[in-house]
Amino acid sequence: MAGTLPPLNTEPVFKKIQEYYNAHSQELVIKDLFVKDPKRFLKYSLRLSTPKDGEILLDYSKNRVNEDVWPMLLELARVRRVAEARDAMFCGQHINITENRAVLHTALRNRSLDPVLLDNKDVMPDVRAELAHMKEFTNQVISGVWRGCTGKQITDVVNIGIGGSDLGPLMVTESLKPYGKGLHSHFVSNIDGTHMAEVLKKVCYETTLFIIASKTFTTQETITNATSAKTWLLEHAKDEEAVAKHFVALSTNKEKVTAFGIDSKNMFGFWDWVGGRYSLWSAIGLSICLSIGFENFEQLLDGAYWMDNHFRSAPFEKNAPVILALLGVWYSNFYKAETHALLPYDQYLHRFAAYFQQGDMESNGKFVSKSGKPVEYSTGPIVWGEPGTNGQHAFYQLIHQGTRLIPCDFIAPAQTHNPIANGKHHKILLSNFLAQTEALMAGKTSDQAREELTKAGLCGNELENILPHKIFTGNRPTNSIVCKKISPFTLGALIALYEHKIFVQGIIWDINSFDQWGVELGKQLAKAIEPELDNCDEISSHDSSTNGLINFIKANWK
Ligand SMILES: O=P(O)(O)OC[C@H]1O[C@@](O)(CO)[C@@H](O)[C@@H]1O
Repeated sequence: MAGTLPPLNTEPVFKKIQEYYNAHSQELVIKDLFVKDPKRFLKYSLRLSTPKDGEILLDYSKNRVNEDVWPMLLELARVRRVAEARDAMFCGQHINITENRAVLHTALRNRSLDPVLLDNKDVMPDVRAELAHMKEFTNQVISGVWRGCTGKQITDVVNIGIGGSDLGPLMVTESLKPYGKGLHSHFVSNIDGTHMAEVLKKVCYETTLFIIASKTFTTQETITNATSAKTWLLEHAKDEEAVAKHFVALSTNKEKVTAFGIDSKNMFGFWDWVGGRYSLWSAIGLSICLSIGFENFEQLLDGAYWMDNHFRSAPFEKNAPVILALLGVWYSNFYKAETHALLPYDQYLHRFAAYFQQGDMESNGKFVSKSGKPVEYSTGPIVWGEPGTNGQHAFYQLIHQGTRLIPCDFIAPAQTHNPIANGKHHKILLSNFLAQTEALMAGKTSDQAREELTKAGLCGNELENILPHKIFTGNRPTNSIVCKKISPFTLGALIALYEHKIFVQGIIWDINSFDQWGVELGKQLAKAIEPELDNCDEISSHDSSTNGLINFIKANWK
């Protein structure tokens, strides 16, 4: 498939940036950049005013960029035709070229009356109809109008799905727990029977609603888990009619849903132009609605829509997704950073990094460009992270004093939902949030460490021996994102911010961010191995390692 862009590393502006990097990267010491320019924070930060949820601050001043390289990076976005690609996505062009599909998760949160045309047909009537169906059902369940097979109200919702049919609903439900309406949410994704077994221990069949979430409705883990849940229900209810009261499906595949035994009126649909990892805004978000209520789900959509408009209208130098994307390209393609850490200082956001592991790595973990040729430069980073302050006691040692450059995004709300101990906890949390980016930037020089050790009473060899271990090189880049509070709106905006960052990077790297062929080979080989585990016969059909593993497992079955 012909790509429309030349290889990234052949772009003249890329070469200019490379030359600048080669000549000056050692001079880009963030601490010194702040000394040189007292207005640095003002120049390299963005404050976005939301309609009702306060401002969102993006502080990107603690990065290794200056007035020489930053304009070249912005030029790179222009040269790679990011604006044109963005517009192509929003207006329904089939930009997912290997599946010949549009990418229109943004239509799911289009809160205007404007049409969104896909192949000359406005998709918005269907989108709105599905939202109305979700709203009606959500209100019926939460109000108790919807009853189980014995006439009891639903108290527990079990979302059965994996990947984009799990990670988004789980992350959002966890992040917005303070907005919960009282139903207990459970998520089963892993084929490991433990996942389902542990949830079934906690719920009662009479008051449990199972949501089978699967875009394709063919994912083996999900269908197997759904079948086990259905068997469990029927063992208790002893009546096929119970399925209609305790199972609903979220999918694009009506035929498979019906074949599973779910009535199509209990199906919430979406479309192939919604990527799995971009689907929480669709019917896949039903478990979110049942957790926080439909009005709060609409607030989530509003926040994402607001960020969409920012992304579509702001000039690149004031465009948050573009800024984050360019900084990521700068560290990936020039500093050769391999990973990117997402560090939310908010316990409710504990699944935020996990969500964007799929969002980013399944989108941009590609080695072939749109032209079909292997790329000659790095593409998607390894994304990871844990909430602060827990990460500080786990892996910050490496971030501060390791040999690798790890760009980090720190995220924090100014206000907590739980101001216990008169706000003391949140004050300590924020102190750490603020101190970490300062420490990573400033570091600690040998002289500073020496002074501290001397003050502590060390001298001579004792001091000289420990001194090298107490030095912090600093100059470790971070972004800080601060919002007033984690609300449905601000969370929606935050998620869309990162979705669009990922999109921009994919365009710059000229890769297709919207397919995921890389997940197929493992599934294929698992299908071949599965029947080999049906008996105790010795296996020799694979390489000696796989044969050895299979035969060891079989030998340890009893
Ligand atoms: O929603 P579904 O069709 O069950 O797919 C689940 C997940 O499986 C994949 O790995 C694709 O096979 C992810 O892209 C997707 O989110």
